Amino acid sequence: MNNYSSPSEGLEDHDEVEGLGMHTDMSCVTIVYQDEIGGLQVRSKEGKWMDISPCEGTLVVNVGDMFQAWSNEKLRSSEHRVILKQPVNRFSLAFFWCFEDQKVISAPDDVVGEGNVRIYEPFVCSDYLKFRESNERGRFEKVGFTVRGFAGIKDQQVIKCDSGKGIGSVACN
Ligand SMILES: O=C(O)CCC(=O)C(=O)O
Ligand SMILES: [Fe+2]
Repeated sequence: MNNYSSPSEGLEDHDEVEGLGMHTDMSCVTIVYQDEIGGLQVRSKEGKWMDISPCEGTLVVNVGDMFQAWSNEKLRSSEHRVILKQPVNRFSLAFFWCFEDQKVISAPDDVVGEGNVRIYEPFVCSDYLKFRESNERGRFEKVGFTVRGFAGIKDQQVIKCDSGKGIGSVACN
């Protein structure tokens, strides 16, 4: 349960306060209930913040880092934050579903797909949680503390495909 206390009284119209900074969830999947105050935002691939408006009887389902790795990035861990715009308390409830601690996350060959590059080394779930939780920055700051930073196969280069059909990724060696 998250309780965001009311931002200061002097809040003017259109003022915004960050209740929870941009982050991705470490989980596989997160299910979020937010009250009617709203404020949850998700960042598009292009970097645009979009409101997830509260809707009665509706829950938000977030893809987390573990699912991103397991799906070999077929699914993207959502970058999200909470913005407070009104001088009132806000409540939310987040359920983080993870694999068991000792489970190894490794995208199945069928998920990676023939001819595609495997983006992540297999890793133990609890090791990733420790990596993120072992310091304050790892919990809510992305730079250097993403699942890519933890388990991404390092010796990959992004190259332009010869066919000119777009950007492809190849593993060196
Ligand atoms: O309060 C919310 O709506 C979202 C909370 C959240 O993103 C989190 O606890 O990881
Ligand atoms: Fe979150």
